[in-house]
Amino acid sequence: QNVRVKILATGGTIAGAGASSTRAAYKAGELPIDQLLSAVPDIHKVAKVTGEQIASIGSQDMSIDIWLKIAKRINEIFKNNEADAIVITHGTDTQEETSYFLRLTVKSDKPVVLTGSMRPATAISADGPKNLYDAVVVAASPKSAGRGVLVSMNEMVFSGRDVTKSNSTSTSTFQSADFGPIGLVYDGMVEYYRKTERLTGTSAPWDIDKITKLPRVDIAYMYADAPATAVNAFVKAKVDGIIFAGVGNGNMNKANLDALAAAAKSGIIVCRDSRTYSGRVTLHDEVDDDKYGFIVSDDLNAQKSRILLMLALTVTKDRSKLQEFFFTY
Ligand SMILES: NC(=O)CC[C@H](N)C(=O)O
Repeated sequence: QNVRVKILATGGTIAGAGASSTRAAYKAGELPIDQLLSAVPDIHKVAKVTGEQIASIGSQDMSIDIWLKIAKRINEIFKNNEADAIVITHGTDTQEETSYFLRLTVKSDKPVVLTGSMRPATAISADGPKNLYDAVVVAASPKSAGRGVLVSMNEMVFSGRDVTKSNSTSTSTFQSADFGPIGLVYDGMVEYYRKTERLTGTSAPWDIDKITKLPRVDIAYMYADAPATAVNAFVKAKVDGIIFAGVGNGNMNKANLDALAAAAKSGIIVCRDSRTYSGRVTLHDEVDDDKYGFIVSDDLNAQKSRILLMLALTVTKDRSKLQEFFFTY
């Protein structure tokens, strides 16, 4: 095989080791990439696979600094023609954030595929080796090019844009509630069934290679009788943007509406999102967005909206332009 697949390892359960094969308790991120690869010798029949350790963390510790490092490294690998495709091993907790961040910042149509596992390497029926093998199959396939950054888990391929971790422990945790998987992996082959329309980093106006720091965007959450304490604390911390995970179609009570309206008036970008698991947040539904100066997230969940807003704020502070980004990416 002459397709060159570079694996960038960041840690997660796929690199997790537990005390025994039957106990779920373990520590994430311990095993180096070479050890993960040695569990799947057949992987070298699929492609010319090499590994590179970027981090060794549980993905709850993923940071903007590491995101910048991964995105810049990927752009460099493709620019220098060091590989034809990339697989990233990653903890599952924030994998959906990293997949969207990279979708928006990688400047190549070549395949970039994230994977991970729910069971540590030491467990019975560990899902890591199979997921790693499948991810290399996906990355090595010419069919995977031009689809944006992908997530390959549990024999399904998702767009890095709309995939989300839907279950705290199940091996079928990765889902896209509105759109489902875009492809399926089986028997060492991948087949695709749909494309994601939204734009990727290849046409984005921000240049991640020149960015060293991102604007600060935080997330507040709505629930019955929620006080505005969180929103007010973010305003006090001088954030650049607030994603508000409202109820239903991005709704909030009066306490939070007043606080968010004041935040927007002071120049903070306020984006209405939803704590629901699926669907869109639409302009001018129950909330008069023009009156309060809010924008809406469309179908992105709060953690993904935060990423788009951080990147978009590096190029503009204009509300209508920012809103347009949410309908484009
Ligand atoms: N299944 C997992 O990967 C979870 C382990 C850890 N919390 C992480 O996200 O890296």
